[in-house]
Amino acid sequence: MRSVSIFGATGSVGESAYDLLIRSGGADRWRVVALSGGRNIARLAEMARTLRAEMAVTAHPELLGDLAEVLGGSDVQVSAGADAIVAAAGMEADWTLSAIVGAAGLPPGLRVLERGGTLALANKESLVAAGRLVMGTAARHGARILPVDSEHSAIFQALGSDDLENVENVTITASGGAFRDWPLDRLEHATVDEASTHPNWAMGQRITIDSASMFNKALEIIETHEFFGIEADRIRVLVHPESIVHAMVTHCDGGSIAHLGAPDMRHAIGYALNWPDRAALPVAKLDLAALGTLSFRAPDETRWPALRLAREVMAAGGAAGAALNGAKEQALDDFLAGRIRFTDMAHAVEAALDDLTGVAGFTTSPGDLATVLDWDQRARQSAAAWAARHGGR
Ligand SMILES: NC(=O)C1=CN([C@@H]2O[C@H](COP(=O)(O)OP(=O)(O)OC[C@H]3O[C@@H](n4cnc5c(N)ncnc54)[C@H](OP(=O)(O)O)[C@@H]3O)[C@@H](O)[C@H]2O)C=CC1
Ligand SMILES: CC(=O)[C@@H](O)[C@H](O)COP(=O)(O)O
Ligand SMILES: [Mn+2]
Repeated sequence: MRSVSIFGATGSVGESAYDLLIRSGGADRWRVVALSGGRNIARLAEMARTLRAEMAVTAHPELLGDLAEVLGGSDVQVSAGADAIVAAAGMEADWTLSAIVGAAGLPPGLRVLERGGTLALANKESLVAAGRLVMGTAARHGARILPVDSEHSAIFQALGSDDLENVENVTITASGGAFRDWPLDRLEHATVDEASTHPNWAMGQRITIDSASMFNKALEIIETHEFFGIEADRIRVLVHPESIVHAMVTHCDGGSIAHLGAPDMRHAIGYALNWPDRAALPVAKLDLAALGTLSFRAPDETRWPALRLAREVMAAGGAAGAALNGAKEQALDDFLAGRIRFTDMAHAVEAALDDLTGVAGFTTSPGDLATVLDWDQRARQSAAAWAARHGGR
């Protein structure tokens, strides 16, 4: 029986993974080692009971009593807190899904790699904040990372066993998010509700807003660079409103291999779960005749300054990825709390990067988790300070 763990089980990606496990035999087919969640205790408990998980962990120590109560009478062990999540990640499992949102996903992901496990990685923030550390840890411990972000799963599938040397460039697509066609002067007045609607994908609120600001694609450019080891100038972004083509690999001979599929994360998760085999998945098959037209256009960096920031961060290297991610998470918190406007998020992130550029150590890639988290904190403070100065305008 294969054993699996899911970190971030109660989220959008976690729910998709749960659905795949249930549809493919549930507890009779899979030995579920650990499931983690945050505030959604009722759902975490329900999943743990149904899948007969060995361990259920909430990120919030004050909710441990609630979790223990709901799981009373079951064999599921319970624990709580960030350290407990890392401890659960240290429990042997054949396959572990990293689907916590934000930099909080980094420590458990690293723990899986340190035990030489297979990490199916949805948490792109890990690679943005700590690409060198994550990839180095995997290499040192003989661990495997399988990409789950849809574009990166698509590149992985399109590449197959091809040699990167023969690849001229890779293209990741962007839907353009909620404000793709809004007049530019309306953007600054965009509300949280308006930014929280995605044209094609059903996802958690944070990544949905990141899609609207294009910070999601900014993170994904860096994720591509760190995971595949492709130079920044060989990574392209194409706006593709239909979200059917997820990525494309263009070879030196002029041929391009694109990956197409319905916008449903169960494909990328299921691909990673079954890798290196393929299995039937409950995903709608494409009907290109019915779709008729697929459209593409170049991204506009005036509308989406996040794309420029990603390029600057890759050029800077060192701790710039950790700073970008930390500042972006803080700016998103500030937007969600109504402290800054939608368009201010990019200003706050840029200000944080400017503040930290030139600080001793910034040009060095963080070699350990503590250093990553230190730059993450500094960037959050800097972005928060920008919001305090400029918010409420
Ligand atoms: N959603 C998607 O389709 C895609 C997502 N991704 C990436 O996957 C990750 C998850 O995204 P998504 O599923 O949308 O996110 P959600 O917000 O839907 O879910 C996040 C999960 O993480 C838990 N969580 C939140 N904060 C913490 C914390 N501080 N510590 C531990 N656990 C926490 C939540 O618990 P609870 O809800 O119980 O509070 C929930 O289980 C992100 O990195 C995202 O960028 C990548 C590609 C596609
Ligand atoms: C499903 C997935 O991988 C998301 O990251 C998706 O790419 C978001 O859509 P955008 O193209 O709008 O960023
Ligand atoms: Mn993606």
